[in-house]
Amino acid sequence: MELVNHLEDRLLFAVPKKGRLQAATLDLLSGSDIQFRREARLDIALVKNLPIALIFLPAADIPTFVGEGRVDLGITGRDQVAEHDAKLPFGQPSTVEEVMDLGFGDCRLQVQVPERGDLNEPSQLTGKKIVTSFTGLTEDYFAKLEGIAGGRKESINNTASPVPNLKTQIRFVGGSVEAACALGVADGIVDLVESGETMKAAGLKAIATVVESTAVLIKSKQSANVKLVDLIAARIRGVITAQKYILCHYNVPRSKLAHATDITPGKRAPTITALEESEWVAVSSMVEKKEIATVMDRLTAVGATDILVLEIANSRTG
Ligand SMILES: Nc1ncnc2c1ncn2[C@@H]1O[C@H](COP(=O)(O)OP(=O)(O)OP(=O)(O)O)[C@@H](O)[C@H]1O
Ligand SMILES: O=P(O)(O)OC[C@H]1O[C@H](OP(=O)(O)OP(=O)(O)O)[C@H](O)[C@@H]1O
Ligand SMILES: [Mg+2]
Repeated sequence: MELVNHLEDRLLFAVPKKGRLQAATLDLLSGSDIQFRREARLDIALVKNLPIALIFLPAADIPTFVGEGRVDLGITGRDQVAEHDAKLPFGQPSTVEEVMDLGFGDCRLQVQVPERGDLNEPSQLTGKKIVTSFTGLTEDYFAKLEGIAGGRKESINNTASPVPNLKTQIRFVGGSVEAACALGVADGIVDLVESGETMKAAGLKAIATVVESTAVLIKSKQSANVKLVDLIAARIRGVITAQKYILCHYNVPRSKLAHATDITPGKRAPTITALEESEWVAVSSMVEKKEIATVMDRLTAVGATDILVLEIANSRTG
C-alpha cells in the first residue's frame, strides 16, 4: 500500500525519527492515545484511531516541513526552530508557531573554545574560523558582534544568502563538531551542550550562550485543520500536566487550614471537604512532583496527617 497516497484527508504530524527527543516524544503520543504502528524503514505511519499521519524526520528538518510544507504539527527543539527562522530572508516573519514547551530536551547552544588557550571572550573570535551545525544562528550572533546591521538579503528561491561582509568565517559541519578545534579546522565552535560531557572530553570550554533550548510543539500558520490541531494540543498539554504534577491528599485541623493551603495552593485551587470530625477538613491539591518531599515535610510541621500522594494518569486542563 503506497502510504503517501493516503495522506490527503489526514493531519500531518512530524516527529523526530531518532536522537534525544525521540523517546519522550513517543511517550507523549502514547499518553495522548495516538495509536500507530511504524513499519520498519518507513518514515510515515497512519494513525489508527484519528485522521492523522505521523511523519518521522530528523529534528533539524521538522521546522522546514511545518513552516514551508503541508505538515500541520511538529515536535522538535526550540533551537531548530530558531535556526530555521534565522535563515529566512531578512524581515520575513517566521512561518512556524510555537504551541507549547514540552518540558524535556533542555540544552544550550554555546560558543566553545579550547580550555587551554588565550581565547576567553566571543569578541576575540570575530574574523576567525568557527565550525557549527547552526550556521544561521552563528552568523547572526557574530554579525551582531561585528556591528553588522540588517542581516540577510533575499536570494534565489527565497533561501537567504549568508550575512554579507561578515569577517568571521563560519563553516557548516553536520556532526561531531567538538573535534573541529583539535583537528585545526576551527578556532572555536558553536554547538549544543546538555551535560557538558562532550565539551569537557574535547578539551573545550563554553564562553557564551547563543540560545537556550527545550523541546516544543510547533504548528503551521496555514494549517487547514485547526480543530484537530487544537484537540491534539489539548491532549498533549494534559499528558504534560499529568507528568509534571501529582495529587496530594491530607487531613488538617480547620484552624491550620490557611497555613496548609499556603503550602499546597494547587494548580487552580485546592479542594476542601469537611470531615465527620467537625474540627478537621480533608484537602486535595495538585503539587509539582519535584516539590512533593518538602511539601510533605512542611504539611507535617503545620499539623497535617494521613498525607497521601497519588500519581495522575492523565488530565485535561480545560
Ligand atoms: N545533548 C544534546 N545534543 C543534541 N541535541 C540535543 C541534546 N539535548 C537535547 N537536544 C535536542 O535534540 C534536538 C535534536 O538533536 P539530536 O542530536 O538528538 O538529533 P540528531 O542530531 O538528529 O540525532 P543524532 O544525534 O542521533 O544523529 C536538538 O536540536 C536539541 O533541541
Ligand atoms: O553536553 P552533552 O550531554 O555531552 O551533549 C552535547 C553533545 O550532544 C550532541 O551531539 P550528538 O550526541 O547528538 O551527536 P551529533 O553531534 O552527531 O549530533 C551535541 O552535538 C554535542 O556534541
Ligand atoms: Mg545530534
